[in-house]
Amino acid sequence: MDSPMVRRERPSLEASNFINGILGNRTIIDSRPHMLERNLPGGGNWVVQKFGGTSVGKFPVKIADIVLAGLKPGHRIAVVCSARSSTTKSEGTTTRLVRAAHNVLDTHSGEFRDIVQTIRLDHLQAGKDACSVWGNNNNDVFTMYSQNVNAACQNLLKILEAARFLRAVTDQTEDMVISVGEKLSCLYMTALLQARGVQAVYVDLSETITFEIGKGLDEQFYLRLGEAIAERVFALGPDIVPVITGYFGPVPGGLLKQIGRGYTDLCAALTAVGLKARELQVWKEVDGIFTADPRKVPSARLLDSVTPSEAAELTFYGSEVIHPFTMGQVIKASIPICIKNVMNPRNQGTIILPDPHEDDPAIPRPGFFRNRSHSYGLNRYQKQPKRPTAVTIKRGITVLNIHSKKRTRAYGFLMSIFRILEHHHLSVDLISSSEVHVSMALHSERAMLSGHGEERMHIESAALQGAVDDLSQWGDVDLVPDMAIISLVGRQLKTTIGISGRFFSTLGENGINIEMISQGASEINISCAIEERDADRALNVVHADLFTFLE
Ligand SMILES: Nc1ncnc2c1ncn2[C@@H]1O[C@H](COP(=O)(O)OP(=O)(O)O)[C@@H](O)[C@H]1O
Ligand SMILES: N[C@@H](CC(=O)OP(=O)(O)O)C(=O)O
Repeated sequence: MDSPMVRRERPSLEASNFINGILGNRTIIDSRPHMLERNLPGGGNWVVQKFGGTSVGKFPVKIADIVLAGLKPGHRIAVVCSARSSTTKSEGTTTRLVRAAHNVLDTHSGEFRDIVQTIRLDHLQAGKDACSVWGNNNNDVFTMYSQNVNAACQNLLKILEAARFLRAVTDQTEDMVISVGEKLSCLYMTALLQARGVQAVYVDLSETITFEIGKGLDEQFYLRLGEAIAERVFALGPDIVPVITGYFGPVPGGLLKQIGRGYTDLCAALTAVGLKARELQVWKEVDGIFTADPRKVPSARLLDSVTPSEAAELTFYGSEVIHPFTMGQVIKASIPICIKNVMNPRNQGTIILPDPHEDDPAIPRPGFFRNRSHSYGLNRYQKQPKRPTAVTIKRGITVLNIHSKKRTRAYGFLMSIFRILEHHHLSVDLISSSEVHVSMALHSERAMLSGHGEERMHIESAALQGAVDDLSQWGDVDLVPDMAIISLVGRQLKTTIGISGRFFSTLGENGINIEMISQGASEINISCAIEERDADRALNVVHADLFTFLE
């Protein structure tokens, strides 16, 4: 990025405080010329609001209030929703759909039909409740909604029956099945907004990718997709609130495998870039990004802002606040991302913005040789309080150790190990190695995609067993299950001398055993593997010790 284009100030300025009350006292001042002279179809000045599945499931009325509050003259709102979850994501529509897709191959079970029926009735009931809240004038809205829900579920059953007949669930099939979650959710939110008098229009993106996908899901693909989404939205004309499916179409290799759960964040990001939005708002059930998971650490503090790389590290290592792929496109387009709480919309939330210091041309860029961690930061950052940004935990980790049998240099050692792990869909979260010994913290991607409970454990252990069998040719293999990764994340870590020592000694002093350590690959992350049963305690002691001591 050439220069920090967005800065935050208080008190607010009239011109830019675009949804007073909802945004609280945060003000986005955007000095880019194109921001002031927007000449986009439909009037421009867009804000993209993305709502997660549990928010749609639990707080639909609050969502409608938030959308309504954003609809001020000259401002446009685009809504992006993911599939409804009435309790938690692991019990939500997407998880059920993935289960249905896997179930069709089990010829002794017709569970997938029950799943479709449950999803259908669930959405019909939710729609009925929502429309009735605003009186009897909404019969037409509900009739149309229920017809659409029934048609979508009928189509879903056809896809699943066809897959059962063919005895194959391809990536394409899985994509088509999960797409129904976002379709139903957006039909629901469209009906609800219409019942509230909003000119909402349902926008199904499942057939938006009509262009050639050149070299896979690269920069070019995302840019073209963003433009295609924007074209669809602009075609709706002025004053319409598009309600866009967070599912954006089948992709080579399958959406879940290529992007993973949480893909609707990415869709919202692409929509924001395509529309040249002034802000992307990601609405959740938490006030923003905290110094630690607020549900586990009562003293955790809300962070005013984090950098895109901090947000990505935090998400990857367990604080699933925003999908890590979301940041790249949006930040490159200088669009701020704001994480906010549907239950507490007046709270200003957390804004994700690049660190202006990191964009300072006076700071030598790493280039081929990375700067020594402390070499430029100390003076420049002296005035900022020195502490990590957040501490996070990733559970469900297995540490795998391989002690090589070979006593000669084996150049292919690591390559072969990674190939075997890839074959078994095991991804490496941390690694530490010597020439003859490798320790890796792993989780099973396939198990993660497949939901929860026994099914997940079964897939996970099958993948691990397969990998251990294949790896045995390279050496003695042992597994340490039930582990967690605890990570300290922060842009200031690289300039805070002694922070690693403090992190590890805090764990040690509290009797928390460290199984393996990884530091250095990312300058803003120090991680280690500990026993999962110590996870909550570790979070709390690290938070208590490290988030105040250097102020
Ligand atoms: N550092 C963190 N800051 C905020 N939330 C965090 C953090 N670490 C973990 N979390 C958890 O991430 C979740 C994200 O919010 P939520 O809206 O509930 O998720 P989802 O959109 O997946 O349903 C919360 O349950 C929160 O407890
Ligand atoms: N519905 C999808 C996509 C998604 O983005 O979900 P959420 O926004 O609720 O994290 C999933 O469950 O993965």
